[in-house]
Amino acid sequence: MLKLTDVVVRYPKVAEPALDRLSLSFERGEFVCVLGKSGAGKSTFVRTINRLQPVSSGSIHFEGQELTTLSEAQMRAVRQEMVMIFQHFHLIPRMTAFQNTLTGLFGRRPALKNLLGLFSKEEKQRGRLALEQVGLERHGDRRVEALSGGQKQRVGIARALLQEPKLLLGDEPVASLDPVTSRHIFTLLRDIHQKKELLSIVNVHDVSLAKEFATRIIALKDGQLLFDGKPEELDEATFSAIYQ
Ligand SMILES: Nc1ncnc2c1ncn2[C@@H]1O[C@H](COP(=O)(O)OP(=O)(O)OP(=O)(O)O)[C@@H](O)[C@H]1O
Repeated sequence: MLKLTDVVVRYPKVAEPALDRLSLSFERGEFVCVLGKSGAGKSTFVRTINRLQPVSSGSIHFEGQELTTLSEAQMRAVRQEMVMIFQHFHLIPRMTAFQNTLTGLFGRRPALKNLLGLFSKEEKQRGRLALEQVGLERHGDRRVEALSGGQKQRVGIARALLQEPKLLLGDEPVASLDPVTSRHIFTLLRDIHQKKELLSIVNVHDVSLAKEFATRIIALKDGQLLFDGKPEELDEATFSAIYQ
């Protein structure tokens, strides 16, 4: 479903590549957690997949399509199939949870309708259902600036649900949340992942979350692949190598 071949990413004026000849394949249904110490390249990795970060060389195939050579307009269409959940939520603070959720539909609708905030009965119903799925049915009318961090991330997930993606990317989605809330968010992500049969690739600092929720763990070090395997294969020696 997703295949990276010899992907190199360099930032301007930085000698060492942030991603160094990464080759990886992923299939639908995998819940992949990406580990690595700070600066290892985790964020660059997930941002490269949806081309928020351009590649310096190498190729990325998604559903049989080579992404690195697509125009921005073509890429916008591909991004309908991909969704990103962010550490800092990327919501519109003054809008309600319901309004933020409905923005998940924007990519598939005419810009003018989005601008005017015109939604059909069916679209609104889908928005309410998405909020219900993340447990926020009673908070739809609240502005997101008044919600807790965990609730904000649930709105982020409801918005992602409306987009109906095939690929879910997470760039440290629980880094701003306490351990209990983090676990709730991961549980929710896994439920949705399974129900919708997604490919999910999520960066996470907390190794215990990765071990509990991932079907596959990859670890990066200095932009290179250090480990790729099942959670139970991540032993002490590998753990030390990742974080030393
Ligand atoms: N915009 C940028 N300009 C220059 N260098 C960058 C930029 N963004 C990241 N880097 C560098 O690329 C490397 C990988 O960074 P990246 O943010 O992908 O790591 P990370 O594993 O996500 O780290 P963290 O866990 O701290 O978020 C680091 O050396 C970082 O300093």
